[in-house]
Amino acid sequence: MTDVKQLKVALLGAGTVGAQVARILLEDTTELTRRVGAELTLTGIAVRNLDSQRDADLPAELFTTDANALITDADVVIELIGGIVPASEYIRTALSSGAAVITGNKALIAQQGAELHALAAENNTVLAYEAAVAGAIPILRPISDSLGGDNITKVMGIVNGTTNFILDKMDTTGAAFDDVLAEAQALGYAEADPTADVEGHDAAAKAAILASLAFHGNFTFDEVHCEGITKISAADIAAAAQENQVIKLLAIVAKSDAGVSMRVHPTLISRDHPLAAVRGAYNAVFVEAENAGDLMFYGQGAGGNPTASAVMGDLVTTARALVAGALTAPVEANELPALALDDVQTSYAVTMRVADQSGVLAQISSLFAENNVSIEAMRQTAMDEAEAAGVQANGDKAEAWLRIVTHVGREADLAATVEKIRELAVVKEITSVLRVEGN
Ligand SMILES: NC(=O)C1=CN([C@@H]2O[C@H](COP(=O)(O)OP(=O)(O)OC[C@H]3O[C@@H](n4cnc5c(N)ncnc54)[C@H](O)[C@@H]3O)[C@@H](O)[C@H]2O)C=CC1
Ligand SMILES: N[C@@H](CC=O)C(=O)O
Ligand code: NA
Repeated sequence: MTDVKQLKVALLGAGTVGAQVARILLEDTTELTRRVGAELTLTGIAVRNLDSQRDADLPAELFTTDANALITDADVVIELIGGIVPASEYIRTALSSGAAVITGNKALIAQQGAELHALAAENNTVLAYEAAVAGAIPILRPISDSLGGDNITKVMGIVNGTTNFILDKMDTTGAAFDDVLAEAQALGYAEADPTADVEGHDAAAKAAILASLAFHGNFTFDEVHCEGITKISAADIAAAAQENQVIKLLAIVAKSDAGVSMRVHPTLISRDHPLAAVRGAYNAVFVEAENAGDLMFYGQGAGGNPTASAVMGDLVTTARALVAGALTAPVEANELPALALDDVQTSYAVTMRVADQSGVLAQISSLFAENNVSIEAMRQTAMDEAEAAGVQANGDKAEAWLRIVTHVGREADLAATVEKIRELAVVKEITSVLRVEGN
């Protein structure tokens, strides 16, 4: 190739993902040059500590602690340090100077995405973040581009590898929560602060990004209803198994005439549902579109190499656009409101310890009816039988274990029903309330 243009690439961060991006850039330079039509030159890697151990063997001379010097000289800045500060400042500096930005930082995009997109448009440059949602899975570009002419109505999926890894191991090996979390951290799946994973914040950030792109609006992390997996017990998992179900942390965003609902919570699904087969740190995302129908995307949702693949895809696409001088025009967002959780339609599985006496079921079922919630299934199990199945129980023969699954109803009605049941003297304890999908 003659007269090959050179594009200067600055990398911020050399952790789990950054180190693999640097490795691929250095190993595959010749092939990338051919694919892009320009030479991608890694000009430097900004880190906090020059002496830290890296996951890849990278030339020492590339490392610097002066991120700003790298940014101001770059055509493309890849931000992989994570967090809000200083990542936000670095990205703003880069976009303001006209550099394209690629990031995997869902926390930042879910908080400041609209402003950062506006800044990119003002400076006639690009902001890309395929790595931010579902790791290696190509999901953001398919939603924005391939389905850009369709009308997406719902996106639902497993978008956090760490929690799927934990729930899967708890289900299949009976391992304890803390041990499996430590394993997920060692494998590079978890966020720097794994609270973001287990409390559902990471999935909620991804839900806001998916909703913004699928429904052409501007939605933020704090508009997503978020429940994590920290309250899921071994007993919940055993109870689910008894019903041929598994518990998965799902992100569900849906559009109706009224607006957009966005939620993340542990969810019961049948073992026959395709999402039940998503194991380990794998992710899967279902998309429902008016004309395309149902689509499913599946792949590795976390880890250094899979996430680096998504970053490299953005880099190649961005570099090609820079070479062609053909950046995508900014899109005007619509004004769809974010809906309150109360208006969501879902179904519940409620499990409780109740007095084993006559009239109990009648009292409980009448509360469901009064609150406009229809019962789909009800199962009462003697305490010793429940205990034998690994389900939470206390062995008290005067009590029974009761599980009620409802038909789909309004979240506010379901929640009100549960509160009323809690007040009944015959109900000793509500041991879990889980939403159910795909019944
Ligand atoms: N690990 C994964 O599976 C995935 C991570 N991501 C996202 O990619 C980003 C990076 O994630 P990881 O590589 O896993 O994190 P990491 O914690 O392994 O790496 C971040 C690196 O950035 C460095 N750093 C932090 N502040 C810095 C600063 N001010 N200047 C220079 N370096 C700084 C840290 O020392 C660390 O080495 C995050 O936004 C994360 O949410 C996205 C998808 C998957
Ligand atoms: N911590 C995240 C990493 C990828 O986004 C996860 O576990 O999915
Ligand atoms: Na992705």
